[in-house]
Amino acid sequence: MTAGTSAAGVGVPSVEGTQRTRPGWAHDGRGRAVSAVLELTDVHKDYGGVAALDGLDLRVEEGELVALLGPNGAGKTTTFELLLGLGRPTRGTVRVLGAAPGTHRGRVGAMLQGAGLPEQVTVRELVGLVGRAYPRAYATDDVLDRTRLARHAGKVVTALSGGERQRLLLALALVGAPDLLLLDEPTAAMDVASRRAFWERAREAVSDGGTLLFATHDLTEAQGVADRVVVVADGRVRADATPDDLTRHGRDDLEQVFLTLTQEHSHAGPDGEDR
Ligand SMILES: Nc1ncnc2c1ncn2[C@@H]1O[C@H](COP(=O)(O)OP(=O)(O)OP(=O)(O)O)[C@@H](O)[C@H]1O
Repeated sequence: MTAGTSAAGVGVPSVEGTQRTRPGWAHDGRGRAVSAVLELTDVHKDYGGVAALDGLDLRVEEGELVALLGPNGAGKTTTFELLLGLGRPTRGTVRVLGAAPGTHRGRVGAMLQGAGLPEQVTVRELVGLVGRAYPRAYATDDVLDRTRLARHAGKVVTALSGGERQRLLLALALVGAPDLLLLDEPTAAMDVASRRAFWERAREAVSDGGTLLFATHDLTEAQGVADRVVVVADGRVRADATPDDLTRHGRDDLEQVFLTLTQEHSHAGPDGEDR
């Protein structure tokens, strides 16, 4: 399926000559790959005496939108770092798009917490510059339109508000037409309307077979956006289910389910302070 053709109805920018299907992978009857887009198997990551990940297992298939939930220090950012090849597991295996992390950089778009940006370039210059680093990139103006940044295109990065800056980070993650989008707490600084618009953009971007893994502390956001919610605490998966199954079809409150699953594993005491 060509991203440009399939995207026409949902307004995703066109990109010529690209295929979402992956040669050499098993495909189902509709030409979709059935191999995992990402897979972590019994992954451990130690930092000195701290076990950031302690036997984490996670598999995400093509086209899935998966939310990673967990208390502070659960291991979410560490998971993203390993998936991006920014660190290596102490033990266990990590595969992304069928290969070692970092092998297919051009097919993975990411937004990391606290990502730095050059300050004195304009929004348009930066999106164009990053796009040129990818083998198949969307047109800069298309990406600016889709992330509602067109009217800020001539501003330098330092002139952006917090929410606009977040949208710029999303634009940079999207411009390379990624098959896999990894977003670590992408909406943390956004107001309600910006969050809603952000998720519309992100969902559009993966609507033609792309895959999305995102971390959030906002349970409503996880419930509204994700097909599947993975709850992590102390470096392990504590639950992995659809939002509907986790809440027993709405009979339970997701916040209470989350607290029950994570409380005994949280680094924070009842008052929210680190122990
Ligand atoms: N470079 C590092 N050196 C030492 N410890 C680290 C390092 N990176 C992470 N850790 C520790 O690993 C654990 C997991 O951290 P991580 O950042 O993955 O958690 P998180 O789930 O993303 O948390 P948050 O929700 O607060 O962002 C924490 O205890 C953290 O202090």
